[in-house]
Amino acid sequence: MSPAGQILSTAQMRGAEDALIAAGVSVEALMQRAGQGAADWVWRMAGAQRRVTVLCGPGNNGGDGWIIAETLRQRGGQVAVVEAAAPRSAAAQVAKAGFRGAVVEAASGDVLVDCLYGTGLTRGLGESDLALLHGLAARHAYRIALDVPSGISSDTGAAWNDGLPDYHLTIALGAWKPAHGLMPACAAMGAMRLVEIGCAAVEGAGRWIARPEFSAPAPDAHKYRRGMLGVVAGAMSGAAILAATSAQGAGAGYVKLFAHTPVHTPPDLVCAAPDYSDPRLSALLVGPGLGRDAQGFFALAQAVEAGKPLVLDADALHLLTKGMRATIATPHEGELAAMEQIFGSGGEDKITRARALAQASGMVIVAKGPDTVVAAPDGRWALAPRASSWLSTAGTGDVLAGAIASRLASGATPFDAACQGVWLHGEAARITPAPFSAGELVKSIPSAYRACL
Ligand SMILES: NC(=O)C1=CN([C@@H]2O[C@H](COP(=O)(O)OP(=O)(O)OC[C@H]3O[C@@H](n4cnc5c(N)ncnc54)[C@H](O)[C@@H]3O)[C@@H](O)[C@H]2O)[C@@H](O)CC1
Ligand SMILES: [K+]
Repeated sequence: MSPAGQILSTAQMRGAEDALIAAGVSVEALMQRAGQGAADWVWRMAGAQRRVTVLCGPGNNGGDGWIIAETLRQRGGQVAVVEAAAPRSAAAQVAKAGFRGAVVEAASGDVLVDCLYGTGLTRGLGESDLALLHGLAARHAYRIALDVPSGISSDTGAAWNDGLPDYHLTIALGAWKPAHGLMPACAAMGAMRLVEIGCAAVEGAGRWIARPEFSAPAPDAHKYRRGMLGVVAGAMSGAAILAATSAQGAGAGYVKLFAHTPVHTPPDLVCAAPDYSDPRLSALLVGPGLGRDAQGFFALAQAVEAGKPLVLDADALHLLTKGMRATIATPHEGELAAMEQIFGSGGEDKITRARALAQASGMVIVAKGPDTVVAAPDGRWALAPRASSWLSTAGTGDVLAGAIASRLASGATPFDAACQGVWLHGEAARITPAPFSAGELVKSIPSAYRACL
């Protein structure tokens, strides 16, 4: 895996930095790389015309701040530092000693660079830190967070304090951190940029879900070879039809709706009574519109019994029992909690929860929401890039489940199928004019797919 897309916990980041130091790079040199790289981004925003205030805290995040300030000053920028606390580490002290500009008590200006705390924050900001941060945030129209906004947990994305400022830009240093993709932290980060400092790929790191690469069907392709997906319809067939339509656009060659009572479907969607004996059937999706009654449970049990690669969503996740085997599950928050009850897993943050549930259930877990996490039973995990908030409308989960099931039917491995489906869904939302309904969103799935060819 390329180190560029990796997402590192605080402990992994320290390990990556230690490896660089062991290879002969000094802490001061690393801080110079981080600070100067970040200064480039600040300079793009501020140039020589806009007044920049850098808020420096006691740790190495503050150390980076001193370097940013000096770099801007040397380029002719208007910059002042507010020193919240004296630097504690030797590297940060060296960085401060190198600053030749003005240190002020309080400042107003155009751009605030928040270097109060980074990944080293272990508890909430104290009263004076909080007052300083709030005051400066209010007096600067444009706010930049260095590495992570001060006051949030880098590993979990939780806010240690209420009412923290929001930012227009966040500059990640060395690697992305879980908070860059987790709520509530990521919602207040604005645009996000990464400054590389030379970290190598770290084993066990997460990654961002990136655009998949698909190819056109082989010249001798036929519908079955491209993957045949069965979507099980239940009490509310509209949801299953939506999922099936999504699946048709996401690559499967043949999508069939399985319903116990005939359902009116679009002309290109075949509806048949459930029959899972066809060996050409490469995957099944059950859950959207299934209902949570005995009939729903029967349909779920039948689908599980078929022994095919199986995607579970919505009602199926409430009806699930511990012994049932499936390949991928796509729970939203409420369904995630229900599954945790069933499998006895849990955790502090969404990544930990998804990974624990994946391990306990043996399924790839797509913990969906504004911060979607995909986790595999073997420990791999990935975060979705921030998706459109217009997705918060009924039926979009059916579109997601259909896209994931389609990729699974097409032959992708479960983890890849989940990531590919998440990407297609996010891209479809990006290109669909907002506000949109799930019916409008699903029409963009083929265009999203085209972007991967
Ligand atoms: N270690 C390295 O080699 C590099 C570190 N970098 C920077 O270093 C940062 C991490 O540095 P640190 O580990 O020093 O962490 P911070 O800069 O976040 O500062 C942590 C310091 O604040 C104290 N502290 C923690 N929570 C506090 C609270 N609520 N109130 C008051 N004090 C509190 C800690 O005891 C520690 O002294 C990264 O975010 C990044 O900006 C970069 O310069 C790249 C290189
Ligand atoms: K910060």
